[in-house]
Amino acid sequence: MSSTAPAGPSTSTSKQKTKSKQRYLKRKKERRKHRPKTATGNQDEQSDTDNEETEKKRDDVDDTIVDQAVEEQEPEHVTKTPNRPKKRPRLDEDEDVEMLEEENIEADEIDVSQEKPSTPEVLPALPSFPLPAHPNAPSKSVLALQGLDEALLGAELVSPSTTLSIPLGKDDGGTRLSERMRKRLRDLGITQLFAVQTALLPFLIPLDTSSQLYLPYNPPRDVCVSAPTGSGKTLAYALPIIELLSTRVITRLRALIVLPTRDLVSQVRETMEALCKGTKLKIGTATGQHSFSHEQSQLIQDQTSRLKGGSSKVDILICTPGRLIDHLVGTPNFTLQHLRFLVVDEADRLLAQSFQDWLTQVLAATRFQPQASVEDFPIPQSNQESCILDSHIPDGLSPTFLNEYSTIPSFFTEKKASSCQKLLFSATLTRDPGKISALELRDPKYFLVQETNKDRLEPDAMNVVMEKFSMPSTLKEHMLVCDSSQKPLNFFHLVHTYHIRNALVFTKSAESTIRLVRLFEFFEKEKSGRSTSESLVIRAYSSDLAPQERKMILEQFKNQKINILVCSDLISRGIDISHVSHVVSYDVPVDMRKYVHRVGRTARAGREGDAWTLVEQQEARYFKQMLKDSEHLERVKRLRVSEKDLAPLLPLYETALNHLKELYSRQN
Ligand SMILES: Nc1ncnc2c1ncn2[C@@H]1O[C@H](COP(=O)(O)OP(=O)(O)OP(=O)(O)O)[C@@H](O)[C@H]1O
Repeated sequence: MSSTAPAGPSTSTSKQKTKSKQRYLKRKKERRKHRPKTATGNQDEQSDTDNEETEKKRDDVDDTIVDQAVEEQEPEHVTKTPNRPKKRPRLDEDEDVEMLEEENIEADEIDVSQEKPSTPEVLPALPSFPLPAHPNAPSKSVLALQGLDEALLGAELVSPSTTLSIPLGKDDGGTRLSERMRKRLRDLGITQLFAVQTALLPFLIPLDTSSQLYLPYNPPRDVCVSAPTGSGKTLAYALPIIELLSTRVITRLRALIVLPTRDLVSQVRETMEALCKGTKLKIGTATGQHSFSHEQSQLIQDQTSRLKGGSSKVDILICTPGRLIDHLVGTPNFTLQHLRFLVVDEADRLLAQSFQDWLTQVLAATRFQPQASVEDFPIPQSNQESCILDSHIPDGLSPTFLNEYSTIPSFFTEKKASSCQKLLFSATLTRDPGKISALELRDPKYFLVQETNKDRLEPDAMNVVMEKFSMPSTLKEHMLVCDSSQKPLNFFHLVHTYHIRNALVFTKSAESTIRLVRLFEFFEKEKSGRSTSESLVIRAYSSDLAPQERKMILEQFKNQKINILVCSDLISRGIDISHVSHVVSYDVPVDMRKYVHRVGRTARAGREGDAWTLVEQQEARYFKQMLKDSEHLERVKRLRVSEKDLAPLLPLYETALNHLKELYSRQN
């Protein structure tokens, strides 16, 4: 080491016993001298020694602290400026306080010794308390779980790849399906159960299906199901309903299936009818498509008497909520007291629909209401003369209601629960605890069809809670970001490059639908005029069309007489058209739920399918964020189309645009 090397702490210690330190030691000595002695006598001698030793040790520590502090504060070469507050190096909390005391003493003393009254007094630095900090915010997932139904956390997870083969013969192969039903399914080309069905059938169909229609002492648990689009949810409820109701003797309204649109009602009716073939079960619908009196005559057997137990021509009613309320309020002998099943399909959509507070009314109708009198039900004018006023006869009451009518008090009269089992289904099940609680679910059991992520610590229900919806594995998703003025051209390019023949195209409004259809028709006309290729058939499907016209267009699309069907979100939910190979979101969907249902019109029942979203440049950020929030961004691949790709179609497109402009200017 050279002599110029800085002196280490051990060598400099003695030098650093500066004036202030000496003063400190002196004061400390005095403090010790004046400290009162508390301990007395022999016994206390030891403790005195102890005290002294402890005191000594403390002083040694004090000395070290002071030494260190002095060392840090008063390096040899720095002249001390007494009144300037210094930036102190960080010490332990105790050291910090001690040092401050020392600093104050020193400052006072030096001030006096220097006697410079003209110097403005600078207050010593305040103790540096830690800055206020926010408490650790709860994670998004913790927040999402708050107030959530416990049942959702204990949901049963079903892997989407689970299947169960449907055997013929005596052995049901664990499907719980009767021989008749298994044969029927085979006839319809269904040879195995899909994941959601493998879970639901054993839960809903008991081993012995007899005497399962009334369960007043052992009421069934309600069920909530979240499963991807096209995964077979309809059969998951249709099969148990038919199997259980097939044992009935008298026709009563025992199953009510509520759906959001007329189109879905007809679709589910078709499925139900196909499965009920060979049973005595009768199916009815109520959608408002026919006159009210026509519907009444289809649903009610006896409209002339007032029957407390009601009268029904159908075992299963499939309906929209609006028309259901109409019948509940205005159809004599229409009762829900015998319900064994209440299905709410597309549950999140229906629960968001507050039409006439339909859910509260339906739930109330399944329970006994003492104030409700059959006289409240109007008897149609035409039937009034022949009407028999037999309101005292508790005819055909359900056992639960019969109990309430009993006039003989008995110790043995037990309260009977309603046997109605609620079944909720959706590909985007609601996470809203408020909405779920409105359903008054009884000990609900959740089934979630989704892949397990073993790396995740969060509960499986988290996907539902955080709206991370499960998608069909056979679906390929793409997005194409383009300039808004080039969007139609990009769409035409995709249609012709990928030879699309069966596509559903979603737009944001009926007006947008019509404009796109017209432009495409002009484009196709130009194209076929210049080449030998056959032009594609494109049609609009909107709520503006009459019901009959809509039905016809849907049929033509199903029969592939129409290649491209353009619509708004009217048929984005539930519609099942197996051959749809492509779904195009011509306008971006407004939220993730809409996206899930739109793209779910393809890649159904294990088939392959493609979904494209055309995104205008200014929408790209929003759209990507929406996908990111649902942890879905990486599944949507970017599709790139260059100017060069579009160039061959550009002249046709420009001509088509001119035709459209002419058409609109003529109309205005
Ligand atoms: N086990 C099965 N084997 C073969 N096909 C089936 C089976 N179960 C259902 N399908 C068919 O799968 C298609 C989709 O079924 P379904 O309409 O019930 O789907 P979903 O889950 O209700 O879809 P979404 O959520 O879009 O309404 C239908 O064509 C149906 O006939």
